[in-house]
Amino acid sequence: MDLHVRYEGDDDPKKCTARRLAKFDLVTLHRSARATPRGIVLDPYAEQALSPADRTEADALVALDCSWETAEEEAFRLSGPHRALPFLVAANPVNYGTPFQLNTVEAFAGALCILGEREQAETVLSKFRWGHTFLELNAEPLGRYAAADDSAEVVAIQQEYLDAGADGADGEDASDGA
Ligand SMILES: C[S@@+](CC[C@H](N)C(=O)[O-])C[C@H]1O[C@@H](n2cnc3c(N)ncnc32)[C@H](O)[C@@H]1O
Repeated sequence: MDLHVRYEGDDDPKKCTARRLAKFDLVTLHRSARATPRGIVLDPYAEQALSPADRTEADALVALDCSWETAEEEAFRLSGPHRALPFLVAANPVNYGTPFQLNTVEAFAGALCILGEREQAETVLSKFRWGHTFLELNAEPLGRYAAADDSAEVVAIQQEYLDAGADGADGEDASDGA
């Protein structure tokens, strides 16, 4: 699957995962929205969650590489169906353990796994020291999302993880108070 990045260039270039992927010819960077080809846009603000049913939507994935500070809804004006990634946890050293807030390579890898392109996910992650940790941390949800039929099923699976997290937090409160 082709991987495209609308590259904003407002993040630390040394830590930018999209630039590193481009160095290995694994993604193509584009400096404007107009120059960015149509594809499934990985957009945390999208109403619909990515699911295996999106395989027929496009043969390209598009991410917006920018700082999280500038990653506002308007910044995602890119052509193609917009999809949010379901509950997955970041494994990179900057945001380790944070759900939903993935960096660009993690977002591509998560999407590729859900769309049945596991080998390509492993290839992009292999360029990062901590890359394999992303697949280890998210092994169970990624397997379940990839086996789902559609977005509604993905959202139902995601809800189980969110509920389990909320129960865990309640549990901690109770023991703190004991
Ligand atoms: C905000 S940028 C941050 C990039 C980071 N500076 C890097 O070096 O990789 C991460 C991009 O990954 C995609 N992404 C991250 N989390 C996502 C989610 N939960 N749903 C959809 N796309 C997501 C979006 O395209 C988002 O703009």
